[in-house]
Amino acid sequence: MTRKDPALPCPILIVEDDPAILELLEEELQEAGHDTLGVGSAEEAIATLSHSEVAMVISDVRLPGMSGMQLLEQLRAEGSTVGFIVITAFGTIDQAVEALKIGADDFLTKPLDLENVHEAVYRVREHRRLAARFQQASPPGHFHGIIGESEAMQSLFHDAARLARSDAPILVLGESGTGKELLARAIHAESPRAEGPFVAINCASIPAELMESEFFGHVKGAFTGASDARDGLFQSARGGSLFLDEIGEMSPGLQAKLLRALQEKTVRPVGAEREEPVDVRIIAATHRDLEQEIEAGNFRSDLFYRLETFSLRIPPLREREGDLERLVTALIDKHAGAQEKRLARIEPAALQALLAYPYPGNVRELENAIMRAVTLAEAGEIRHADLPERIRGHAAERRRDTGEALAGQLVASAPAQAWPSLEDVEKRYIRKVLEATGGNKRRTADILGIARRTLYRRLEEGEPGEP
Ligand SMILES: Nc1ncnc2c1ncn2[C@@H]1O[C@H](COP(=O)(O)OP(=O)(O)OP(=O)(O)O)[C@@H](O)[C@H]1O
Repeated sequence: MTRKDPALPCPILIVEDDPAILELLEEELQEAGHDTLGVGSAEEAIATLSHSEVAMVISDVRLPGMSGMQLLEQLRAEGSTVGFIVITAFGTIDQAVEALKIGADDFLTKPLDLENVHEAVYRVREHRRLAARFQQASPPGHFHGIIGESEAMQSLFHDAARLARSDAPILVLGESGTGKELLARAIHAESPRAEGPFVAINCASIPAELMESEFFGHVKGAFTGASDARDGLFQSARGGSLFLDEIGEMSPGLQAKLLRALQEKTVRPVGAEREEPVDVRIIAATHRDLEQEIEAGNFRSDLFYRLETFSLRIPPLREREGDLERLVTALIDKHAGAQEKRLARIEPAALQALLAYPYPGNVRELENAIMRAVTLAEAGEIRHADLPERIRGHAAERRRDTGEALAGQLVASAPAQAWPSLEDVEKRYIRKVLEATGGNKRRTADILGIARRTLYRRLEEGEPGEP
């Protein structure tokens, strides 16, 4: 079979002491359009690598002198991330596992199956391409650590920066996990109050009876147990910003007092005779629809209109065209860094599943999935199996839905006695996916979840309806 992979930009270095195998590999890869460099020992490989750039290394394990494993170990110890395929003797699976553990990208067993050689070169090339993308994931298009290059996020950053300069209260709206607290912190950091404190409180977490004193403080003896005067959140945030998360959960009584604090810029601690001035900027947030809460009698309309004048809505992740890929790479970097793990690769199937999922829990759900995958990752690679079941399951379900829809169409358009056989449906489905991928057999096989060899076999078996 002739291979149509585009040639690699640099040669593939082959380390093999058996001249016949070396020649066979060189010939086969050159025929596929790649440049090759052949050497007979690990020592020669090291010399070659010191002056030439190579696309990847394919090395036998058993070599005269230094072994292929030692070569791999030395390269990884020096921090090299060059793609590495080891060739082990047939039946030495332990050796292959060992090689993957110390940083090999793939392995081949002898006697060599040339089809497998091409598959491995392709896989390693894909790994490298994704790894390179990781490394480029530096943070353009972010606002105080909030990642977002989409038009929607860029325009949000622009508005947030403008509003930050004023001292007006701000209302941040958005579904849970979209980054409302992150945006509140960014506004504070961008504002003239940046040097002052940023105090964050979740209104849903304070029991109703304690809310007033938590917010405004109390004087000594204000109630049983108030043995000393105590500052509230407003006093603690003096000169800075007070972030009120889940403002929709605030009791109506306290809403009235908050409105007064916003209008008069004064608060009255519990038990105090007089109001005292406070210098605080309020940033409130909610995932609720406050207008609905007003209708239901749970939220004061006067407070809503006061806050709503300067509101910012964070779009859900599924509406941020193009941000997901950047978030995936940046969050992998963040958690790999925090866990001191060196990750150079992500399995293509894992990346596909991460990019296909709709994230009802927004960035928080994505971040939790990535944190888990980074924790589970071994040998420098995030694997499909490291992702949560619902993310893996979603991609599989999408494939099944497309298949079922097609099978449904085939059945609906035929009288019962002419219903297609299962084999027929399968053949037509394969053709359909092949058409949809523009004839790309590799992508077709990936989508169908079968090996390329199986795909070739099925295609050779003929057209649907043919015997
Ligand atoms: N655009 C982003 N870039 C990087 N990290 C983000 C982004 N958006 C959210 N995150 C991360 O996602 C997590 C959730 O963010 P945050 O707590 O700000 O969301 P929220 O909208 O306030 O959630 P909730 O409504 O549940 O309180 C945090 O770990 C945050 O760092």
